[in-house]
Amino acid sequence: MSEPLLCVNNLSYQYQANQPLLKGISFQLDRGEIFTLLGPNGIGKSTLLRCLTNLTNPTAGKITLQGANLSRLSHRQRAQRMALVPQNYQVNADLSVLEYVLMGRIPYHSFFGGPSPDDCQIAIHWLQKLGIVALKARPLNTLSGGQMQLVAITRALVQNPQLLILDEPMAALDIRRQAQVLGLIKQLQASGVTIIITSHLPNHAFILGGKVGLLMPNQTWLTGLVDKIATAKNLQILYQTPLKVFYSPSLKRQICEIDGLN
Ligand SMILES: Nc1ncnc2c1ncn2[C@@H]1O[C@H](COP(=O)(O)OP(=O)(O)OP(=O)(O)O)[C@@H](O)[C@H]1O
Repeated sequence: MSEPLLCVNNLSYQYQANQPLLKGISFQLDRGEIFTLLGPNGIGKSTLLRCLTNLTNPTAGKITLQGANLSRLSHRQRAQRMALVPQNYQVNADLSVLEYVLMGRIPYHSFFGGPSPDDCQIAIHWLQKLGIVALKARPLNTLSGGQMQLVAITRALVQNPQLLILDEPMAALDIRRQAQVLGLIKQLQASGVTIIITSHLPNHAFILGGKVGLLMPNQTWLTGLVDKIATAKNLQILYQTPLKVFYSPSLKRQICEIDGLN
């Protein structure tokens, strides 16, 4: 058996002493798997993603990427293997969209090198794929929230990651753009990219399939196949809200809806 792409073993994290936020997080992902991380506001989803990208050091536990200890890889090695689309971007307003997207190619540059014609081609390819190539000359600070979200996804894709980590990538997108990004995630999965995504919509997990991780109250961690773990009972405990989960024969998947508002 080949080793998993990502292995997270008994990870814990706390910002303040004696105030554990994440506890006992374990899961592993192979090439081409999708993992949706669900949990209420403030439970620690973004913090876990920061640990998975080495931006934050876990208080305990171990993360390996292709068998190598994540914290021992160089910044460049990590950036050639994984890309993060963060929830909040701090952007340099002087950059154009294309210049910003091209920054995703920096892990492949030689020490003094700038973007090559190949880098530009890769950037244009993904801008076209995301349907935003018309924005390429626009200064970043003139973009709408949804446009900026698509640009941030594009920048991560030009990094050509084996592991793509997306923190609420559809929070600012209209339903057509959500469908586009969900479709793109499935295409990337089919080409062998492993994807970790957070969302506030359990339906995104049902659409994407694969595995889920639920950051439950009291630092309880549940993980496994989406249809087994994202049950009405677990999701109601997760969100402390009456919910229904039912199978839609026409959509051929589970649906989650708020219950009791009629
Ligand atoms: N730098 C920090 N110092 C102290 N506490 C922090 C810091 N960053 C985040 N927190 C706290 O840690 C908790 C988890 O935050 P995090 O952003 O990981 O949650 P989240 O699940 O991603 O939330 P949301 O769904 O609202 O984006 C929150 O209570 C947050 O206030």
